[in-house]
Amino acid sequence: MTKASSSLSKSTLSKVTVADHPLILHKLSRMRDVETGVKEFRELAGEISLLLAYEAMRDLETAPQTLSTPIETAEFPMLSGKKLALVAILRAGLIMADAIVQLVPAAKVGHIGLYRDPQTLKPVAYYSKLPQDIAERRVFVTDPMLATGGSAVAAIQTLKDAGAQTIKLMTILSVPEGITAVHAAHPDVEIVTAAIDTGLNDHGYIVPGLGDAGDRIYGTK
Ligand SMILES: O=P(O)(O)OC[C@H]1O[C@H](OP(=O)(O)OP(=O)(O)O)[C@H](O)[C@@H]1O
Ligand SMILES: O=c1cc[nH]c(=O)[nH]1
Ligand SMILES: [Mg+2]
Repeated sequence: MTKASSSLSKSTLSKVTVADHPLILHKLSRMRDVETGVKEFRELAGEISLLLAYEAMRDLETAPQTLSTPIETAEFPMLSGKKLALVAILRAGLIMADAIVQLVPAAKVGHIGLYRDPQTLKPVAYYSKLPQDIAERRVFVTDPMLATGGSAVAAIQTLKDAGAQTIKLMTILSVPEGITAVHAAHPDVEIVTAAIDTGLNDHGYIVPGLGDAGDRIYGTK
């Protein structure tokens, strides 16, 4: 357990998976580096998203299906169970959903537009477009940054109001404050993250963090 995650309760930690694979950690360190430019930052965010999806989707159901290889006919596992939906929290979550949809091309993709007011740090909603059958799908919410947790809590509430029942949150960087806020509001939601950082600075930025993910992905600062 890291110093940061030791502040989380046992029940909260039971809902969090830290995918601290060496490949993910190396790529995340490259993302943190202030010298890393837009092109590489985007590529790294996409690559980490694929690796996080490997972990987040570990418990997808499979069922045996009869198939013939060139050698013989036998039963082989194929994905079964609920269909999938990826829901990106705009803007930054888009880069993650765009990468993950390569792995699960039949997934439907929803978008929830939220930005964090820089003064109050509260999320401001500006857009929502979700698959109509979201209630029947396993939903993976993507956002690289879980800071105060306000944006994730609001996005998950939007999904629940639309009928979603099975929701996982995928983030690249988290802090105990955000994890605690999500768990308090939505104790059923599992979180898969690459790292749990120390905390937040006075402006609500993750420390040590990687800066403003949206700005670094889209080059807007
Ligand atoms: O946990 P919170 O304190 O709510 O902060 C995290 C949110 O902040 C960032 O979005 P931002 O508001 O910068 O919008 P953007 O993606 O459009 O840049 C980030 O992508 C999260 O959505
Ligand atoms: O550190 C942070 C916190 C919120 N949003 C970001 O993009 N970065
Ligand atoms: Mg931003």
